[in-house]
Amino acid sequence: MNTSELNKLTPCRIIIFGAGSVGCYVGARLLSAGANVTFVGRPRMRETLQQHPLLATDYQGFKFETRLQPNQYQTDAACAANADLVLVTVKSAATETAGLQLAEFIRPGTAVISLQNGISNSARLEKAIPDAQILAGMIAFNVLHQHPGHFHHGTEGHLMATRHPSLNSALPWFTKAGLPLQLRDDMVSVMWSKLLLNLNNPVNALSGVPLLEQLSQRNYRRCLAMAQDETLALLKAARIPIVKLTGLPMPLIPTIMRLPDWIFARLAKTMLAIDPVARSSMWEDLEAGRATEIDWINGEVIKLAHALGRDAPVNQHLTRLIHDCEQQRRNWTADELLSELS
Ligand SMILES: NC(=O)C1=CN([C@@H]2O[C@H](COP(=O)(O)OP(=O)(O)OC[C@H]3O[C@@H](n4cnc5c(N)ncnc54)[C@H](OP(=O)(O)O)[C@@H]3O)[C@@H](O)[C@H]2O)C=CC1
Ligand SMILES: CC(C)(CO)C(=O)C(=O)O
Repeated sequence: MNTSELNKLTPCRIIIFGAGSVGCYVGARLLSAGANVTFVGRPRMRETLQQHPLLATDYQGFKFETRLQPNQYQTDAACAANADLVLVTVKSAATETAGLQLAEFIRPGTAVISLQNGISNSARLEKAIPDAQILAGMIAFNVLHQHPGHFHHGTEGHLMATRHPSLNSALPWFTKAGLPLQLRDDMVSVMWSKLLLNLNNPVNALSGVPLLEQLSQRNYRRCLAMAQDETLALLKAARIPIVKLTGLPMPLIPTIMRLPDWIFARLAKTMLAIDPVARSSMWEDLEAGRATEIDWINGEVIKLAHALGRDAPVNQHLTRLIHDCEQQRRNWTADELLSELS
């Protein structure tokens, strides 16, 4: 897109529904491009953003800081009545409630992208808001709420959504924001491929250490590889193709995970950009004492296994460990976790 095209952007009112880590980061990037963005979220996040500037940074040196006007952060869905595009960024357990709140106000045909992990969120939104144009989306990178009001994008990866004409006016804003929205016709494959990466979320959350430190330990990677192997076999049986989302070739990921640390470190250097502070969103949930998304991540693998008349023992085991941790926090060393799952 050249400068004169960027100067002629069609106005587009964008609502971020569920403005936490992902929502505040994506919204801040869009604001940096001059887009019309309203955040909807909890009173405590509004207070944080009244006391602190909204700051978005990324691992490649991007930095944007702004002070939100009081009306730019709302705590109910009424502003969705004027939206041209809604980005839903609540955790999976909150999807139905978010959908029902939006359904009260949203105009028929409004584009709504589920920018969430898991497989079923867009279908669940469709049930709650049948009049809207619900589109599956994907955020393939990590965002950490690092300090009050400061949201940091710590790993490589893109934003993606189902190709649809209702996104035409919004697309250039994402491009201008430096966060292009990749349009795809294969979002089922994209979502399952992202889920293969998210199988690291419980391993990371159980480890209690940042992603880079966790992934640098072979026995944690072996735990992840076990969950991924089980999932890849089920996806093959269900004839769901997977697609490449990072520098790593997806079908080889479990093999790469099992490599000795020194070879993995060399390969990862060129294929996997992660900064030292990044952590999984599941770790953030455990840390905050919230229910995690385990039932919408590993739980989807268990559902797929059952639909095929099979079992998914590794994913089932990880799910149980995370539910135990939701009740009582505990950190697992790499050796402990590997022997527990083996
Ligand atoms: N963080 C990350 O690095 C990544 C996250 N994702 C996915 O993106 C999605 C969002 O994750 P993340 O941003 O980390 O989640 P957060 O919990 O940080 O943000 C969601 C926010 O929405 C709020 N919320 C929930 N329901 C409502 C509601 N009805 N009205 C207003 N606010 C509401 C939550 O408040 P409360 O907690 O009080 O309910 C919370 O503040 C998840 O599916 C996650 O898996 C994907 C890639 C990376
Ligand atoms: C980007 C990634 C995989 C980081 O773990 C994520 O999706 C998450 O934290 O939920």
